[in-house]
Amino acid sequence: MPALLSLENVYVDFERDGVISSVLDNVSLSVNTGEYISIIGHSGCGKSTLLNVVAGLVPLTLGAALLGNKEITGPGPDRAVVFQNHSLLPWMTVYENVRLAVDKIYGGKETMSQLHERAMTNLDLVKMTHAVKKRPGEISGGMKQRVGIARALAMEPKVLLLDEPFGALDALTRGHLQDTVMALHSRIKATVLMITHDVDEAVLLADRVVMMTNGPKATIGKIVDVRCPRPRTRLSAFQDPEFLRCRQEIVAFLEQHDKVAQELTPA
Ligand SMILES: Nc1ncnc2c1ncn2[C@@H]1O[C@H](COP(=O)(O)OP(=O)(O)OP(=O)(O)O)[C@@H](O)[C@H]1O
Repeated sequence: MPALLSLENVYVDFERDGVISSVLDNVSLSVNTGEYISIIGHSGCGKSTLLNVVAGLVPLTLGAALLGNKEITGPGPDRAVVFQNHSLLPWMTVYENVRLAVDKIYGGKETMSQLHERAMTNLDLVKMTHAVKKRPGEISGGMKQRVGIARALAMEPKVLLLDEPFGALDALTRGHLQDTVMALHSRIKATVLMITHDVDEAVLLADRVVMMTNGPKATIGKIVDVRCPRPRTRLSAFQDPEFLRCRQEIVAFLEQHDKVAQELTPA
C-alpha cells in the first residue's frame, strides 16, 4: 500500500538577518493511512518545524513532502492542526467555532441542516454538546482542547496534526483527553502526527514513535514500533512488557541526546 504521507529527504533552513540556520537535515518519513505517529525530541530540535512542513506553513529548502502523491505547497483542508494553546475565537460560542470551520469547507455544498449536523456530530465525538452556547472564556482548558479537536475533525482532514495538544493541561485532564483521542483514532481511523514531550503519552497513543536528534540540523534518529495491542488503557499499557520496552528505548535515546544534562555534568 503506498504511503499516505511521505517526507523525502527534507531540508529546512531559516534565514534571519542574513544568517542561515539549518533546522531540518535530511528528514525522511512515510506514514500510512490510519497510522498514529508520535514525534518526540528535545526542546528546539525542530518538531514543530516538521509538523509545519506537513501543514504547508513552512516551505522546504530541499526535498519533497507529498500527501497522497500530491506535493504539499501550502495549507489545505486535507490537513488540520490542533495547537497547544487552543486557538478558538473568544467572541464566538463553542458551536460557532466549530461551525465556522464546517462552513468554510462545506458551506455552499451542503444544506443548513447538514452543516449543523456536521458541527454537532463532531462536538458529540468529543463530548461537548452540553456547552455549545458557551464562549471559550467560560469553559476549562481541557474543554477548549476538546472543541479544538472537534473543529479539526469537522474538516474531515486526511491528516490530523497535533502540536503538543495536551501540554498545557493538568495530569488528570490530560489523561481524559488522551483517552478521547485514542477512542477517536480507533473509531474514525484518523491518520495522526502528534508532537509530545511526554514519553508515556508518546507510547500510549502511537503505532510508531519518531525520535528526533538535537538541532541544529536535526533529523530522525530512531523510530520505535509500538506493538501493544489496541484498544489500550493506561493501566494495561503500563503493565505490558512491550510498553516498557518502548519506553526504555525512548528514554535511553533522549538521555543520550540530552545536551543540557551533559553540560551540567562535571567532567
Ligand atoms: N520561522 C522561523 N524563523 C527562524 N527560525 C525559526 C522559525 N521557526 C523555528 N525556528 C527555529 O528553528 C528551531 C526549531 O524550532 P521548533 O519550534 O521547530 O522546535 P521544537 O522542537 O518544536 O521546539 P519545542 O519543543 O521547544 O516546542 C529553533 O531554533 C527555532 O528558533
